[in-house]
Amino acid sequence: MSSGVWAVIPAAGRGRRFGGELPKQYLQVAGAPLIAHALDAVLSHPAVQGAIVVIAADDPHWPGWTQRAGKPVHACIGGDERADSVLAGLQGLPREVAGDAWVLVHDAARPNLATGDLDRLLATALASGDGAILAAPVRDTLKRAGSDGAIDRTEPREQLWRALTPQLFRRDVLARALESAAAAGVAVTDEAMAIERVGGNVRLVEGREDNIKVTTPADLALVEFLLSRRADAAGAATVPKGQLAP
Ligand SMILES: Nc1ccn([C@@H]2O[C@H](COP(=O)(O)OP(=O)(O)OP(=O)(O)O)[C@@H](O)[C@H]2O)c(=O)n1
Ligand SMILES: C[C@](O)(CO)[C@H](O)COP(=O)(O)O
Repeated sequence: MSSGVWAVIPAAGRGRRFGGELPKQYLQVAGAPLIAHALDAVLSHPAVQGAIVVIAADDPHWPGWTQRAGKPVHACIGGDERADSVLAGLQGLPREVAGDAWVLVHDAARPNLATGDLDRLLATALASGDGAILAAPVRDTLKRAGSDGAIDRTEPREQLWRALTPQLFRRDVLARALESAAAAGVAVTDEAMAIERVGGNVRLVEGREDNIKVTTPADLALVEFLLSRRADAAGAATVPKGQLAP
């Protein structure tokens, strides 16, 4: 029976808000497609045993990876909505992955996940037994728009957080919650919403604000900078002391 954590990587989106022909998860940034950065960020963690990538039925761009970072990579077909794709990924995990195994869901469009954040997410869930998500406290003042496009009112921002990914839950608990939401016709935009809906407890783990989801072209320049800086830092770290990087 598999005891490690498995990753479900939803990557079946069309990138409509981003635009362009190539789905954003395949855009090359800092020498690799966004999906590769996201996949490697989770697979490089010692607690993560493997991943299943959820792709669109007609996706001609999927490279067909069967392993990365020395770990198994599976693939399956997603659905019309992100929640459908996540459920397909849970159902497509290898048979040996137990029903009570911890599974993390991480967007292919979030390439800049920090190892330390993943460490703390895993530690929080394993210590509490509850599901947990990375999230960032809201730092801006929030306005609710009126029907005329002007400000209707300012929303109190205390206790408000922006949900990020990964989101970590036990496989069967999450699958049942997603199936319940779908059966009720409730559109859930993240895994935690499905769990909340059925009364589950979900811990908030503060994550880095630079764990951004590439959604529009404006996000790309920032992600390019972040990933290039990360690659430089990794390169510098592998140069023996006293020598200059090539
Ligand atoms: N039916 C879907 C929709 C989205 N996703 C994935 O969920 C993640 C977050 O979704 P989002 O940023 O909304 O991506 P898209 O749906 O591609 O973007 P858009 O809504 O602009 O089309 C992405 O990695 C995307 O590939 C998915 O697996 N299946
Ligand atoms: C899951 C998520 O990334 C958490 O913020 C977000 O809900 C995805 O939303 P999207 O519209 O599917 O990108």
